[in-house]
Amino acid sequence: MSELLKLDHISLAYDTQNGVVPVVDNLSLNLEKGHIGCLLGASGCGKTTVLRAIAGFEPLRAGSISLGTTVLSSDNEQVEPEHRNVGMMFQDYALFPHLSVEKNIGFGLRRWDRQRRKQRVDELLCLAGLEGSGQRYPHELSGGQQQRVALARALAPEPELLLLDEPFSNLDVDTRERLAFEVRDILKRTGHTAILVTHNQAEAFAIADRIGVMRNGVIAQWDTPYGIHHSPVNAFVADFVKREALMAQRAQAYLRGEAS
Ligand SMILES: Nc1ncnc2c1ncn2[C@@H]1O[C@H](COP(=O)(O)OP(=O)(O)OP(=O)(O)O)[C@@H](O)[C@H]1O
Repeated sequence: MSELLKLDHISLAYDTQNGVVPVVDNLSLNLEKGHIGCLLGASGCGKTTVLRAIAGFEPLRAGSISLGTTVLSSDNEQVEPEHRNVGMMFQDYALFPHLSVEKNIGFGLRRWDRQRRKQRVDELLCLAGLEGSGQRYPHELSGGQQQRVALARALAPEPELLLLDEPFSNLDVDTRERLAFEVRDILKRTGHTAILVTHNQAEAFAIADRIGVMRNGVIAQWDTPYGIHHSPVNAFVADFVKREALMAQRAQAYLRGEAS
């Protein structure tokens, strides 16, 4: 497989009333075509800022971002978000409430001819397990179904890269885990490349081929889930993995009424 997304020593910062606040420092990663990468880390470590930079909403202070052979962002290049061929899916679904499922999915295909658009929408309804739901409205669907509509809408124009920002965090725990596996299955079946950000380790391990454990704007380790789990590169990654596993165990025990 070949490399699709390349973040090469990128730095990001925000201009605030108190001056420039650095957020991401000298971060690099490579993601192969067809792979799902995940940025995993505590709130505020800079995950969403990296995603926004890939989408073209944040300028780089240093480094470059390329997709295939195209440089998207660098010192002298800044491709507009709408020309990046990148799809996005957010935690709040962002579906249009007044449009049917079919129209939501076909929203980005308005320039396609009617027959091709209908064919693509039908294909996506089927892929997302929503056959027969095309005429329904978002409020008539469960959270998990709404999120599958959002995924279908993001995939409709066949983006080269899909960005998922905490896509499951508004769902209950069971739906969240099931949907993470379903989304992985859909992306693998269609061969899409994606980057997901989350602070939830179970989600990251359920969906990703590569995980980047982040801390204070830096990737501490970019590796396979197996590598992160079995060969953490430093004490921070080891503690992070252990702490989350311990918290999950405690939560399970609490739910079973075994702990206070
Ligand atoms: N528009 C902004 N202006 C100034 N600072 C910002 C802005 N957006 C984010 N930040 C700061 O940048 C840092 C990184 O934010 P970011 O949203 O990337 O973190 P995150 O890891 O995605 O967190 P979360 O999991 O809570 O979404 C935080 O300290 C945040 O307060």
